[in-house]
Amino acid sequence: MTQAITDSRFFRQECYIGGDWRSGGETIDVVNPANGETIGTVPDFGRNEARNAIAAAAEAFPAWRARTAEERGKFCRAFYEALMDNQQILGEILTLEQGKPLAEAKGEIAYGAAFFKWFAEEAVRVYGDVIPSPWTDKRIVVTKEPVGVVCSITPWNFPTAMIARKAAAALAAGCPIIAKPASQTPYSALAMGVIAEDIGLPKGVFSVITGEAAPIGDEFCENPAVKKITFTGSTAVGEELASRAIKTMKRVSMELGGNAPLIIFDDADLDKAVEGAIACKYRNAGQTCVCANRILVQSGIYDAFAEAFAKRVSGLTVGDGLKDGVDQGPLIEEKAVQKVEDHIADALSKGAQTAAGGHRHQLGGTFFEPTVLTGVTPEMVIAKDETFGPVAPLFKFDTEEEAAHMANDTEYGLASYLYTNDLGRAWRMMEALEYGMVAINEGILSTPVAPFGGVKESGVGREGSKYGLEDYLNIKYALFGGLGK
Ligand SMILES: NC(=O)C1=CN([C@@H]2O[C@H](COP(=O)(O)OP(=O)(O)OC[C@H]3O[C@@H](n4cnc5c(N)ncnc54)[C@H](OP(=O)(O)O)[C@@H]3O)[C@@H](O)[C@H]2O)C=CC1
Ligand SMILES: O=C(O)CCCC(=O)O
Repeated sequence: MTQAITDSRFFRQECYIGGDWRSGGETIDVVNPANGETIGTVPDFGRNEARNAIAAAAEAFPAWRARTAEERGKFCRAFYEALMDNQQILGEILTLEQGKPLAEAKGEIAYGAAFFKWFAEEAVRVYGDVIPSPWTDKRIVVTKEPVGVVCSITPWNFPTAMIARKAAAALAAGCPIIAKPASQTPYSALAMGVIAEDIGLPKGVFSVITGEAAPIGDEFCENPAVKKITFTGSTAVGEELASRAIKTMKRVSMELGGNAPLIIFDDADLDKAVEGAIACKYRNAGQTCVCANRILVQSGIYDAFAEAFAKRVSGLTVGDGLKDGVDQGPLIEEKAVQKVEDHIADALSKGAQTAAGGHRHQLGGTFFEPTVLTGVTPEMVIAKDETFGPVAPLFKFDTEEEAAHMANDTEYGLASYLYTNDLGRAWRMMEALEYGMVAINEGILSTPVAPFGGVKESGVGREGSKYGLEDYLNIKYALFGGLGK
């Protein structure tokens, strides 16, 4: 099957810069996490090539912004259709390099495509304002303009969707964008370069550059032609990029780490809570910044939930994501498995128990058993650190106040979830949770039509929705004076 995927025209081992496919020099190996085999290589480009991509984007900007919003929307719509028309092969490329089950990978292609559809429709709704004037002979008008050249840096866990939700908004707003994907998963990004070429996006409007992160990031942050940096990834790298980008007052959007609580109250529907927790925790093997990192369960339902949840988790099938019937693929790399093992060992040494899994999977490599830990307490490392793996730690609480306190006891503030049938409690908790997103009686909250983003050290900015477009626009205030006769 691998051969058929790598023979596809969407599988490119060159970069798409300024409308040309470029290669040469050193290369980076890309590995299939399901078997450790090298899939292929991509260019190990650096500052020079990043500078070329930025120059091409800057050259393309005036004509791109000058197009009507409807024209730019048509390109976004064409991007959406091309992604959906090729969902199967794009999903296969994604699974091959990232590991997630093919059904999830195809779901990600549809999710990413939906951002292009949404922003195709939003492009024509970038309204300004007329502000009532305090003067009889002057008028105040507010218009919105594209910020300019955008550089994006994205992680390996959602190789298509993370680029899509940045690129769709940028293109709709009138900004050219350069995508630097994670080195572990460049092929999904390069496939988007093939689509950009197929749909006839003007040269330089959408480029993809692969290579060593630090020099490319340096050029993105320091080049004065770049007006915005948009990043999804670890908090450490995000903070570093933001602090450097601000030196030239670039706009930044930072979608960083999370430590999501999923809170289950005594009055919750047990079956729905179990299903929601499975979807929330084990999607992409727990390698998602909005995955439940801590499951807080009220004491009256704790044992019943733990038993039903552990039983369901034990039934999940682990394997190569390209095989049928697989629920959970491998972790991205050995370092990720070690982090999972460290979190489990620390919890067990401090009194937690294993209710399901707990070990490397018999398949070897980076496969890990879907795991449930009970008796977990706030002193354990897993309570503070993002595990980014298939481990569900179950904490116990008694009161609503205690749940809110435990949930907020973290420097992160991205996603949070709660299960209750008490409407008053749902509303009080929604207000009490210091998070950018709260899902009530649902385990998945992502959609292009809603604002995705965090507070505290989970970042700044929003992606998707009408708010996501604002992040790519500057406000201009115009005062029209001299109107008196
Ligand atoms: N919010 C989220 O969705 C994500 C959170 N994480 C969290 O981060 C942890 C580590 O994951 P990891 O993949 O290492 O995340 P990183 O933040 O290191 O990587 C994300 C992206 O940033 C790039 N990058 C890394 N260092 C620099 C730099 N100095 N300058 C510019 N770009 C840089 C990477 O490129 P390259 O691949 O070439 O190194 C990649 O494209 C995870 O365990 C998880 O906790 C990780 C991924 C996504
Ligand atoms: O940053 C991430 O981990 C990706 C979130 C996926 C989503 O949009 O739900």
